[in-house]
Amino acid sequence: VVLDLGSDASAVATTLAATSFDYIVVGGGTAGLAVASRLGAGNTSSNVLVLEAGSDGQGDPRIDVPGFAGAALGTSFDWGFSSTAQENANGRSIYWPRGKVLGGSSAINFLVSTRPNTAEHDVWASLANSSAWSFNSLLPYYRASERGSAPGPNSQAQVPTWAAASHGTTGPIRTSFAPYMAPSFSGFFKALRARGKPVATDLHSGANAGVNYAPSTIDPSAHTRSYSVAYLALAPNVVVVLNAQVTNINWKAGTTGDAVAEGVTVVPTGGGDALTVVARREVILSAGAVQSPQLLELSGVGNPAILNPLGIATVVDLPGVGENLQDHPAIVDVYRLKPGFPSLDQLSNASFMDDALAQYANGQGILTEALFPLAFLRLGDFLNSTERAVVSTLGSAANNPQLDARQFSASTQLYNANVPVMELLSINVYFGDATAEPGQAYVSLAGCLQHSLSRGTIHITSSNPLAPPAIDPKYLQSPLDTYLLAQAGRYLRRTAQQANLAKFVASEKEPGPAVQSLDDWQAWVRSVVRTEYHPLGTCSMQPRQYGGVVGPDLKVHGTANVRVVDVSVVPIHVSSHLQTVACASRAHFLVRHPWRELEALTDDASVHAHRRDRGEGRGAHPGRPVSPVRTLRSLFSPLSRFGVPLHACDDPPLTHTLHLLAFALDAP
Ligand SMILES: Cc1cc2nc3c(=O)[nH]c(=O)nc-3n(C[C@H](O)[C@H](O)[C@H](O)COP(=O)(O)OP(=O)(O)OC[C@H]3O[C@@H](n4cnc5c(N)ncnc54)[C@H](O)[C@@H]3O)c2cc1C
Repeated sequence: VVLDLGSDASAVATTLAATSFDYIVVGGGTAGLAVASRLGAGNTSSNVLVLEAGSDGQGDPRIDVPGFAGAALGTSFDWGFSSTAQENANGRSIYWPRGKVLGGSSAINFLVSTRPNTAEHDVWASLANSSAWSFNSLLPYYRASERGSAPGPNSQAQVPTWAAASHGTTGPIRTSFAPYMAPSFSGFFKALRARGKPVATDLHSGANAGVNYAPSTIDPSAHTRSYSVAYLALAPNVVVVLNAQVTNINWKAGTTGDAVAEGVTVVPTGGGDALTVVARREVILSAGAVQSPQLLELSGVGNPAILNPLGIATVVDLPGVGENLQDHPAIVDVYRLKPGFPSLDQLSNASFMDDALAQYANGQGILTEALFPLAFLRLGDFLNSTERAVVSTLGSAANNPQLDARQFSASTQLYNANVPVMELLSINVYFGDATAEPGQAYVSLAGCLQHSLSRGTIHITSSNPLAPPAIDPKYLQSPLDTYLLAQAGRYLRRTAQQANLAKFVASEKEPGPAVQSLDDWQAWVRSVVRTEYHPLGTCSMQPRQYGGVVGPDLKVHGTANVRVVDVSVVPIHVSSHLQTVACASRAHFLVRHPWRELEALTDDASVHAHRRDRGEGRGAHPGRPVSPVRTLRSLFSPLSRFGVPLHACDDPPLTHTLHLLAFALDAP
């Protein structure tokens, strides 16, 4: 059920007034549609409402056609944010696209599908004090979201290595490998192999160090983007309202203890008459890393020192909201291709475009392609021992006072665990910082820092909900970030000079021959650093006393029924693109079956004892006894909700079935 508040406010008002919603999901993006659809699936009543500020982009070629990825940036499908002036990046404001459309950023991104490294999830789990967020705990959820297709033949006869066991087979999001591969892509892959980089077996496996071809979120039968709107097919009963911008969470008056949300206020996007909508159970925020913290602050959840001067009364004193912003800062070297080698730049030529469209109609050619070859490099993969010693100095606590003790220790663990710190990728189009020369084809090589030590903020500066918040990623706050990006730029230049890639390259455009010494490279980094579009951490999953905003159950500290389910909860960055990250996939289990998930959520014995006392946990004897028959019956319902036969347990319920059995046997 899809309604539009922008074009038919009265129909929306009538429907909303006539329906009683258990859950209001704020933001119909990557995470929001996954959670809403899983919550709605199998229910006959329409008790899940999604409020999405953007419009519906389904069928728009700028979204659907893989080779047009990037064309939606700067359009009405993009919030088009900018950062504040960046002190360590020559005072520049940096463009920050975010999806403003059904499907959110999964509708406008570059379709790369990867998962984090196992060790990163384990550090995340330890920051959250819960093994529920380790890689192994989440793998079933990752797999449940995916329907992966093994690599087939492509135009460069390159064979990505692929481990079937790492992929899902029944999920809503299709992943596959495009039939077209740019010659420069295979040149980049071979150049890195020739430079001694290992092959990463599968970029979904948790062992991501090395070079490989990444799957893309492409439906291999239609050659179109597969993104989070695909979830809606699981639950046609979910009510989605487009062009609906939530401006506030409304709290129940007169409660003591944790704040209780009773619904939200929503306006047509950009302004208009406000409606209030009631949630009988929960308000679930999935407005993304920029706007989930913004909505909390607008609703009185945050640091009183920020809220009160803006005239916003504090509902929950939670200073971590909007803090701990982490991104993947990026630099891009650009090379001119020799004549005869194709790139997406040539789509500006009408006959090249006509030919590309004709091929695409047959499922072939340059428009079927998304980004392919990626390398995730550990320090030792691109630095010598002298350079690694510099890393220790620049990464010391003394040089990074912005990190609190927990974040410093977690970052150190990651650097010591030998996880990838730098991602390299090649892009088959001009992606530099100046302007492309007419008629010239390019290959751009990006270096993206995966474990930045800088920590930024996103905070409101006005009580006007339609005003964007101040985004301050504090790029290059850590001297280590500048150093590592400079070394990546150098490494990419040497890679472009390796014979396998050099045979396609006519000359270097950016940074150009004037940049030679380390100082030159670092100055250049300051002049060009930008985002890889991967912000997270602004509603961090950590204990409240350490600046956390949500617990491992994704519930906002100090609230009874508000959760955040998007990537803003990830407490420390990961070496991966983010659309896969499994917060949302797990969230619906937390919401729907909190009692099933309790045991997995914490390793802290005192919390178990507390929950037992409240009649919630395993071994508890609540006032209303658990009926083993009822429990066992409900054991099977989640599987049927997914339409998954019991033997095909490519799905989370298997693990949780075991929890549940233990729970049932323990019941009085
Ligand atoms: C240009 C770009 C390229 C990227 N490339 C890749 C890639 O190739 N691979 C990859 O894995 N990741 C990529 N990413 C990152 C990835 O897409 C995002 O990290 C991920 O999709 C974020 O999901 P989310 O659910 O947190 O937020 P989003 O998907 O952004 O969803 C947030 C939703 O909330 C809505 N919203 C916001 N405020 C309100 C409000 N007040 N009321 C109602 N609705 C609201 C928004 O309109 C949006 O639909 C890219 C991102 C961008 C922007």
